[in-house]
Amino acid sequence: MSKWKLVTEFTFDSAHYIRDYDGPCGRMHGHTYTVRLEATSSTLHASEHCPHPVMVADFKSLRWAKKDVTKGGLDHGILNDILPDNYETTAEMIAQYIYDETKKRIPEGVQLKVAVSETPNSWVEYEE
Ligand SMILES: Nc1nc2c(c(=O)[nH]1)N=C([C@H](O)[C@H](O)COP(=O)(O)OP(=O)(O)OP(=O)(O)O)CN2
Ligand SMILES: [Zn+2]
Repeated sequence: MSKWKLVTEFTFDSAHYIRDYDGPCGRMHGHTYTVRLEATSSTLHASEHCPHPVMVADFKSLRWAKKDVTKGGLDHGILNDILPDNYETTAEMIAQYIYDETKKRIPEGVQLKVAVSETPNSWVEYEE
């Protein structure tokens, strides 16, 4: 079956510490996080901004996390304060949080994969 894969990448700058981490990562510090999202679908959909079924998902719905924290994103925030208690601020759980929140914003049936990097050397990928 033919399908489309959307790929979009963005960065956001935020502070965090890893709770009970015995080392520097347990102290408040910051990263420029890089996020890469892949959304795959064999059908196209309308969006909040476009009434015609011409998109896998609107890029705007995929890129919400790059917005300023005061506008509902993760930029220039303190992740420990933003993420609900069931998510820690490891790259693994930030990726899971972005996945869970993005799923709520895109059409049902679109397959999603989220990759998050804190530093140029290390990445994590999350998908279901
Ligand atoms: N599996 C994970 N391990 C670590 C995470 C994580 O999210 N998942 N996070 C951290 C810290 O947040 C930390 O900021 C990363 O620091 P560090 O590994 O020191 O990153 P560097 O690129 O600076 O590593 P160097 O080896 O010092 O160059 C830690 N672990
Ligand atoms: Zn860190």
